[in-house]
Amino acid sequence: MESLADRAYLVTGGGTGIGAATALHLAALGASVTVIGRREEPLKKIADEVRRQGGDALAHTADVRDPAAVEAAVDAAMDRFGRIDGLVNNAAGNFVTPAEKLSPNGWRAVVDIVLNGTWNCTSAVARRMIETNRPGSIVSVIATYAWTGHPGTVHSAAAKAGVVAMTRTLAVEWARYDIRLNCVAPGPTETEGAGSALWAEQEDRDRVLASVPLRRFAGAAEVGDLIGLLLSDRAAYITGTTLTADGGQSLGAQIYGPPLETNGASPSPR
Ligand SMILES: CCCCCCCCC/C=C/C(=O)SCCNC(=O)CCNC(=O)[C@H](O)C(C)(C)COP(=O)(O)OP(=O)(O)OC[C@H]1O[C@@H](n2cnc3c(N)ncnc32)[C@H](O)[C@@H]1OP(=O)(O)O
Ligand SMILES: NC(=O)C1=CN([C@@H]2O[C@H](COP(=O)(O)OP(=O)(O)OC[C@H]3O[C@@H](n4cnc5c(N)ncnc54)[C@H](OP(=O)(O)O)[C@@H]3O)[C@@H](O)[C@H]2O)C=CC1
Repeated sequence: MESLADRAYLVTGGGTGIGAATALHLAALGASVTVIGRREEPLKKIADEVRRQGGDALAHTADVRDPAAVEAAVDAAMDRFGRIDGLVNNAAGNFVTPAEKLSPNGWRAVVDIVLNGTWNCTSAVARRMIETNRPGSIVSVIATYAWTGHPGTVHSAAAKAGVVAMTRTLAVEWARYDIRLNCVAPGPTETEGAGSALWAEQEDRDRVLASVPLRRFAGAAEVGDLIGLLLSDRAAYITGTTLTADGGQSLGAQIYGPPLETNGASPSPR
């Protein structure tokens, strides 16, 4: 595993779930991390955990929907670590609702966090990279329904698709600054946020599991590991792409052969 010593990264939504796992993974590789989110408590918990493990972390509260708050968070990270090598756009909001019942404000809340929030953070960080003449890597966490679509999550699917288009556009536009942009598309991942927003009932969990050929949820740590890979120099020639890690979910269920229920896989995340 490559060392990321001396590097400094920002992770939005870094206090919980995939973001927290990513922050801890980056810190374990020697990087400094700034974790950003609305609630102070989970951010402080992760920053304390990083410090307990001998790393350095900054917890900064900001709503990614607010460009001024994002600017302040990026300035605080620059002041503290003197450089920014990468950003993980991980903050998101989501809930399942029939599209015809979605209110204008419900649409706005999710699209603002996922699409506008990603732009606010991406543009603020890239400007610092360009000003300081440093290469960088930006990874956005999306979902496979950005291209398959998914009934019940029209706001999130539309916003994540926008993030894919933003990533591809900027990968070309900012290649001259050696700034790489990629996406990671995890399948259903065992986190508290997704658990309560998307599969609160056992029946929903069973339905989600039945849609995944590998028959298990992803673990937040294994997604964090893939994000770390795209941030690192091992991925120095990868830009404008999406790395899918969904246990085969977006390929669809099989029709022929033995029933998938008997494929023997363990349902626990790795
Ligand atoms: C199973 C398949 C998986 C299978 C698919 C598997 C792949 C999953 C891929 C993606 C997974 C994820 O993103 S998981 C990430 C999950 N994490 C989170 O969602 C954490 C953050 N969430 C939030 O902050 C909130 O949930 C969110 C609503 C988005 C934003 O909060 P705010 O405080 O800004 O907004 P609020 O004021 O509470 O609400 C704004 C409006 O949204 C409406 N609203 C809020 N919750 C609502 C709900 N459940 N149903 C209808 N409408 C809702 C409110 O009524 C408001 O509209 P009005 O009443 O009209 O004013
Ligand atoms: N879990 C899954 O199955 C899948 C998840 N994903 C994606 O992975 C990412 C992480 O999701 P997951 O870890 O499951 O969920 P979580 O709910 O744990 O993470 C979401 C994080 O975003 C933060 N956040 C939400 N809104 C804002 C905001 N306006 N400003 C700043 N921070 C905000 C939250 O903190 P706070 O509330 O304190 O602000 C929270 O830490 C998301 O992009 C999600 O769409 C993709 C596919 C599958």
